[in-house]
Amino acid sequence: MVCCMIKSTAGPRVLGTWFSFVRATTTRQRFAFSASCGSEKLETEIQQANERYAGKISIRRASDNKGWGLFALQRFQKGSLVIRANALSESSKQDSHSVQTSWNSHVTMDLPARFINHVCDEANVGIQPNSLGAFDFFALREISIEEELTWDYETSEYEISHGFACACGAASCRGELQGFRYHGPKVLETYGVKWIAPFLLEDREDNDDDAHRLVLPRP
Ligand SMILES: C[S@@+](CC[C@H](N)C(=O)[O-])C[C@H]1O[C@@H](n2cnc3c(N)ncnc32)[C@H](O)[C@@H]1O
Repeated sequence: MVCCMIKSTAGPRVLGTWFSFVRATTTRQRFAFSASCGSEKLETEIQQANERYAGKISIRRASDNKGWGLFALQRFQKGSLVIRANALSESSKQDSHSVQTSWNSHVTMDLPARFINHVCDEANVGIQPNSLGAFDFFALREISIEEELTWDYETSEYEISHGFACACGAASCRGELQGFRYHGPKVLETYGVKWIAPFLLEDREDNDDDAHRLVLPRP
């Protein structure tokens, strides 16, 4: 009806412009709608994780533009289990929020674990593989109330393809994260074999990676 009226009072050029406007507006609305659905889904996931870990851990905005981070709401003693993560999905490809669990698998963990930020030194949580296809996170030392939970990503990632400029602020900050392949000796020295993803301590199946063999601990 609107189109008919336009057609009768305006030429085909005006009609074309009208259709382009309608198409663009619809596309914009569709995009805005799906973006808001995505953020709503995340907000719900954050809220549910905060409820599950009420009194223990809180997901909040971290400092220095690091995005979300996890903060302790209670004291954790050295050696205690802080988070048991679940694998939500698995892929042969890495992304900014995946964690490497074997030479060929990168897992997306559930919240809150997925939001633990990285530090290059003195991480307060360390990983152990668990039966859920992800990792358990244990306190490497006593963690105080309000302290941010931090983990060293190079204890699980062999080669980091989505590197970021690290803002951990440690005196020995490695700058751009690259992975265990490049910083293995330093990471091993800092945390010890117990806190390194086990597959990183095994020889590679394809057996052609001398760089990796050099960082393997000697028996
Ligand atoms: C697994 S996510 C951690 C959660 C993330 N902060 C978020 O808001 O989604 C990893 C991403 O967090 C950010 N990040 C984690 N640790 C960081 C650090 N030490 N310095 C700067 N950015 C960091 C980087 O953008 C990185 O790609």
